[in-house]
Amino acid sequence: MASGPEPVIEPVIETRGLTKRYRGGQLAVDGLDLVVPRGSVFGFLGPNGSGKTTTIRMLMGLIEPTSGEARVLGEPMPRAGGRVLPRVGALIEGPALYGFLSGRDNLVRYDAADPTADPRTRAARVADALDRVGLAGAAGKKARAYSLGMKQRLGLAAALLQPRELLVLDEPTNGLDPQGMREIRALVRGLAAGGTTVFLSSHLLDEIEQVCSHAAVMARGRLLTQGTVADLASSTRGRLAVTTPDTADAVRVLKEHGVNDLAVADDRVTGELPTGTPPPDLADLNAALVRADVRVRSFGTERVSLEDAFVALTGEGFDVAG
Ligand SMILES: Nc1ncnc2c1ncn2[C@@H]1O[C@H](COP(=O)(O)OP(=O)(O)OP(=O)(O)O)[C@@H](O)[C@H]1O
Repeated sequence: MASGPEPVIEPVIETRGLTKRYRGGQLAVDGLDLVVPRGSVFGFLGPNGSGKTTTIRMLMGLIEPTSGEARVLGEPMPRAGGRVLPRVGALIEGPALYGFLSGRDNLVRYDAADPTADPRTRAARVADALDRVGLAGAAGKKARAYSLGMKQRLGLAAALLQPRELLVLDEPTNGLDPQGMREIRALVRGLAAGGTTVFLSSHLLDEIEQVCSHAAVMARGRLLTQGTVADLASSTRGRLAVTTPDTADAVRVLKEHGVNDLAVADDRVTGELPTGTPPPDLADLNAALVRADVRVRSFGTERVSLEDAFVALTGEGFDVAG
């Protein structure tokens, strides 16, 4: 099949050397080069205090960078905020809600504050947004009676009143119970399936693995890595694991073939595959075991999680207590 060169699609978010030093001298974000592809669900991952919120506030034009550039939907921020922000839905640091108003009336207020929103179609827009976040049944309740998860969903509904190219969500599941987290994740997946690019920050690795196609990992204000979630996990190679009743022979053969850091637990032998280019062919290793009369019950590499990748990158655990 003949095909021309791939069209270059402009990233929805792109930063170069983005840096923020707060007045107190704290370097919160340090030379960030971030690229968020259109159509991705992009996880912005890092422990508490790693600079995620500061980055999001710069992207949304809420604070000025100390140096560097940020482009959102192809335009420079904060300069082009007036043109860019109407195309972006944002949920940052929890939604501002009026507790004495119903969920529906909170959205009516949000919609009325948007000069581009046609008042004649307001009721339909509000009903549709409530429906999309699963709050139609609770729309008449006062917002102060909402659970944290419902408040978070109402904030999302506000961001969804207008069609958006990009949604920016700062820790959207923070403080939610497991059911609330599942609901928000399902919502994010649905939005992404509808073509919206979603940029969400999180300090929860499994959350990123569950909903995101891409991720960037931050620590102490610096970007450690970014790419597809699959590539990030596979950049850290899993340990080789062999199950066999002949553990001693397996260890000997694997050692001869350059496998390091071998460990035996019951009938399971694990070890680090030798690094090198090209990497060793697992089929050859398996054949060597069989040739040496090692009876192999199972053979493969252990699954690597994003958490393993993070630990390998930083040399430290992923401290969520922060
Ligand atoms: N207004 C501010 N003035 C001074 N320092 C700040 C300010 N806001 C944040 N910081 C500091 O900048 C660093 C990065 O904070 P930031 O809130 O961006 O991190 P984060 O990854 O979003 O963490 P969290 O999830 O806890 O919000 C932290 O050391 C924080 O103490």
